[in-house]
Amino acid sequence: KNWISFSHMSVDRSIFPFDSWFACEHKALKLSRLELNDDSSRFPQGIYAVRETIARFLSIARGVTCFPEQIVLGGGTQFLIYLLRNLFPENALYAVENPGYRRIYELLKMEHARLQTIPLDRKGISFDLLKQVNPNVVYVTPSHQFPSGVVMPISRRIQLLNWAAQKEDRYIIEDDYDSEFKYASDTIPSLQGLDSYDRVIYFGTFSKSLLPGLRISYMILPQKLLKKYREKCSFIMSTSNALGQLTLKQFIDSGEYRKHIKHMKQVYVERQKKLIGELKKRFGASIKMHGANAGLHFTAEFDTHRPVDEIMVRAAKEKLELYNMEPYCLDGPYIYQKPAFILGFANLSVEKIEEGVDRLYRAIVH
Ligand SMILES: Cc1ncc(COP(=O)(O)O)c(/C=N/[C@@H](CCC(=O)O)COc2ccccc2)c1O
Repeated sequence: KNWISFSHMSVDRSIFPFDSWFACEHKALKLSRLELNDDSSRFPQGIYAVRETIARFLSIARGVTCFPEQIVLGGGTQFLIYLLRNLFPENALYAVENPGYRRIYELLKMEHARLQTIPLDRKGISFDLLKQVNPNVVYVTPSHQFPSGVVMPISRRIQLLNWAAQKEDRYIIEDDYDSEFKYASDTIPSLQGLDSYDRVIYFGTFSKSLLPGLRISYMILPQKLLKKYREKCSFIMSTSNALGQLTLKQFIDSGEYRKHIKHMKQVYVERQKKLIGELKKRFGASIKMHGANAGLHFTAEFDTHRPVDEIMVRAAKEKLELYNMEPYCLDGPYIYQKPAFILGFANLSVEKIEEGVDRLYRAIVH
């Protein structure tokens, strides 16, 4: 039997519009012969015309207000965080959510940044604990907290923004990852769009809405940090390849991107509904699901005495690709009372859902 994947890290290539992508690439090559070989394409912040398109798209889709000059394109969120760190004082204190995105946590640790994790409550990062830790820079994923799936309500967003505005050297990194896929609540405006004190550094990526291999991510710097960036980092050349940037521009400008997101949403909503239905049918009251209001995964805790590691072994035997929460508990101890798993459906066709839940049942209950 073939593997079935509950992975939250892969995208379903079968729904990626390769034909229209290639048509945009062809058009980009034809139109942009100039940008491709003059040194503007190595421009540190990415090609200006591409940044114009992204700024326009973000103002409509996310209520983000920025000029193209404030956007820095890069080959991945981690590289941009690495660059950003050079704009803050060496001894700045960073805070990240726990459970949270290990790749940023490990990057900051590798850079010997002063680093503190902050637990979540049901509205996202705990505000009381944030005030206690009192960091200079706090990294949050408000659209669909990674990995728990909590959508940060407006009330918590306002609290964070007011907190950041109280002191000069406070910043919020808003990683708006997963913002394209909202199912329950209508789109909540980005922190960046609500921010009137220039305290939010907005991060976005095309890894989930297009392809992770594309490596086109971006950050939007508030004016003060943009000035510092230009003083300190303008010798660093762009890490995001020009052809990918120019193809992306065509893909967005032609309306293909908006069409693709709409199609992906329909496909994912159907899969998510079917998956949740099957899980409720099989596990009944012994499963508790969280974070299904958005994104391409949600989390589930199971009422079982079987330890996580044993479930992982049994899942592998069932050829079920399954991820638990352990890698995202950043400070070490497993912070879930019961075995908890990330259930992704981006790479799980509707036909395979019933069999997938069957295998999960055999891994956890049998
Ligand atoms: C919180 C968060 N912020 C940003 C990113 C994107 O980083 P970038 O690609 O460098 O811009 C990820 C990627 N998360 C990765 C999974 C989690 C992990 O890495 O363990 C990739 O996620 C997916 C990619 C495609 C389809 C579905 C999921 C992030 O989880």
